[in-house]
Parts: sequence; structure tokens; C-alpha cells
Amino acid sequence: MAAADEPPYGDHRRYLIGYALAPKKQQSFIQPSLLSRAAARGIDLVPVDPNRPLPDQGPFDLLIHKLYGDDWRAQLDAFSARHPSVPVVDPPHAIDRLHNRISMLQVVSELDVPLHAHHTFGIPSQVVVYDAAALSDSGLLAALRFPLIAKPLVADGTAKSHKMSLVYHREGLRKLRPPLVLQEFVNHGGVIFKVYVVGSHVTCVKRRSLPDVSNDILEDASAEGSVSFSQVSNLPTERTAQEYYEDMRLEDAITPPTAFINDISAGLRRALGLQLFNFDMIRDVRAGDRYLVIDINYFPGYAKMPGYETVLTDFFWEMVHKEDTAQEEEEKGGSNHAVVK
Ligand SMILES: Nc1ncnc2c1ncn2[C@@H]1O[C@H](COP(=O)(O)OP(=O)(O)OP(=O)(O)O)[C@@H](O)[C@H]1O
Ligand SMILES: O=P(O)(O)O[C@H]1[C@H](OP(=O)(O)O)[C@@H](OP(=O)(O)O)[C@@H](O)[C@@H](O)[C@@H]1OP(=O)(O)O
Ligand SMILES: [Mg+2]
Ligand SMILES: [Mg+2]
Repeated sequence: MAAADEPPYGDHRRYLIGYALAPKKQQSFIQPSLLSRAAARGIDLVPVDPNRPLPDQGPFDLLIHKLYGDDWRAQLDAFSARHPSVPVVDPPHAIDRLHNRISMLQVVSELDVPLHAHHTFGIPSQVVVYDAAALSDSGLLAALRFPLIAKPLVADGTAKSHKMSLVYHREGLRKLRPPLVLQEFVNHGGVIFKVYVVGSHVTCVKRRSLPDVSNDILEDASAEGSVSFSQVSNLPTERTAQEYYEDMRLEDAITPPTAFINDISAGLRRALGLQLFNFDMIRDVRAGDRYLVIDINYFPGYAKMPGYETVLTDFFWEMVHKEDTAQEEEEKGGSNHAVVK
């Protein structure tokens, strides 16, 4: 991999990267520190205007995006038809898979990853519920053990798609609004591992998560059947959570081995066909070194990743030079080139 300050092969041409991001994302991701880091390596980042024909903008050497909808999809198709050699990170059809919480995690179960001596991974048991009638279907629920976490089936970045409920008892299911996924809540010591993937780069950080659910809560028949939340910090059981966190030190949680995380990341990157994503992983307290992937997000909040400016700049640099190398080979009448689109 190229060092961060390696000169761009002595060529002084500049590269233009177009970004298409929602205003909130643009605000968090496009920091002056990223712009200057990239500029120092000959890369300029400019916003695209999604309301103007995309093929007429630029000319770009690379396009990155996190926008949804048919209009945007049509824009990207038109762009790729006009500029077939310009990489679009990432392909919309590959991103789509992350918009459904079943297809999102299905890929984890199918991963082809080398075996690690002590560490294993998987996903929590879960079922999809399409209508309210299914919520009282005992056959459907037989496969699951309470507590459950109910998540909207669709994960499309809307506030609604982040609204979840922790369900302690069967009665708690009545308030829920399908379509949703019922997933077993797995006690994990209140720490989540967020693994950020940027092409071949992988960074794992620890974050606070929901506290473990005690047997007392599960056995308390008078307690609420469910509580809803959309941000862990906004839990209704805030006091309890706060007390819990006082006893828990994030630094004490042991990060899973790097090789293990890297292998899962590489497997996911290959299987998903995506370059920019993160996934959330928890360690099942019942099962030693068993880890469960619970969520995968497209183009997450990279600005929260330590050293994100360098990591992203390296990635951009590789992407635009990959294209150069491929073009040179084509001009030489050489081999087929693999462009990530
Ligand atoms: N099966 C589970 N067992 C235990 N805790 C869970 C489980 N699933 C989710 N959580 C907790 O709930 C939080 C939210 O769940 P999840 O990550 O699926 O939601 P999200 O809205 O997609 O999050 P993000 O903001 O990362 O996109 C997790 O960060 C974790 O703290
Ligand atoms: O808000 P941030 O920038 O930090 O990023 C969050 C991102 O929101 P944004 O894309 O609107 O910005 C979320 O995307 P949507 O599901 O809502 O599409 C999701 O990917 C979170 O997991 C990210 O947080 P992280 O996982 O990195 O902690
Ligand atoms: Mg998550
Ligand atoms: Mg998510």
C-alpha cells in the first residue's frame, strides 16, 4: 500500500472526486482536514449537484455517493453509460442489500472465511415479521428466546429505520409495527465493536452499547413488556444504564484479534462487493469467544474513525491510480482491466 505522503508518481496532474451526499453526511464527512489532506496529494473533492445531469458535471476521476431513490439511480446509470471507465463507489445494487436487515446479515452466514482457533462468528437468531397476525404466531416465535430486539425490516437511513424496541415478554410484541425483524438480544457486556472498512483498510473501535438484560427484568411479570429506543444514549432506562456504565470501563473490554477482524472484513467486502461500510459486532457473554455481527451500514460516520483523513485519502489515491494503470494497460493494447464499479 502507498505511504500517506508518497508523491503521486511524480505526475502533477490533479484528480477530481465528485461526492453526492445528504447535507448531514456532507457536514460530518467533508471536513477541512480531509479536503487539505487529499489536496496535498493532488486530489480535489467537489460536491455534485444531484438536481443537474450528472454526466455533464466534472469530469470526475471517481464518484462517491450515499443517496437513495430512483432518480439518483437513473443519474448514476446515465453517468456510467457516458463515462464507463470512471469508478462509482459503490454500485447501487450492492448497496441495496444493506437496506434490508435480513439480506444484510444473510451474507454473514454465507461467508467463506479462514477458521480461527478460538474465535468464531455468526449472527443472532432472527425471524422476519411482515404483518401483525404473525406476531401472535407461536410457531414463528418458537425459534426465539426472549429478550428480543425488534428492528424495522428496512434500513434506509430514515429516522424510522433506526427506531428499535427491546422486548422482554410476549405481551411486548403487541405494540410493534411490522414489517420488522425480531432478533434475539444477546448479552454482550455493554460494549460494541464497530469495524470500519475503507477498501482494504480496516479499523476496529469500541463503543458503548445497550447494557445486559438481567434475569430479574425478564422474570418481573409486572414490568413493561417492551421499551423503545432509537439511540442507545436515549434509553428510557437511562438511570439504570448510567449506573451500569459507571461499573463498566470501555478500556477493559478486549478487542477481538486483528487477524480475525481482518478476515471477516475481507470476506464481507468480497461477498458484498462494497468498499465503504462498517459493521457492528458484539461478543456473546455466554459463549466465550463467539462474536455476532448485528448490523452493517453503508458509508458510515468515518469522521469518527481515528485518522480518517489519511485512510480515506489513501483509498481515493488508490482508486484514481487504479484507473490510470488500467488505462495505460489498455493503451499498450494490454490485458483486460478490473475496475471497481
Ligand atoms: N442482537 C442484539 N443483541 C444485543 N444488542 C443489540 C442487538 N442488536 C442491536 N443491539 C444494540 O442496539 C443498537 C442498535 O442496533 P443496530 O446497530 O442494529 O441499529 P441501527 O439503527 O442499524 O444502528 P446504526 O446507527 O449503527 O446504523 C446496537 O448498537 C447495539 O447496542
Ligand atoms: O451519523 P454518522 O455520520 O456518524 O453516521 C451514521 C450514519 O448516518 P449518516 O450516513 O446519516 O451520517 C448511519 O447511516 P444511516 O443508516 O442513517 O444511513 C449509520 O451508518 C450509522 O452506523 C453511522 O454511524 P456509525 O456507525 O459510524 O457510528
Ligand atoms: Mg448499528
Ligand atoms: Mg445500521
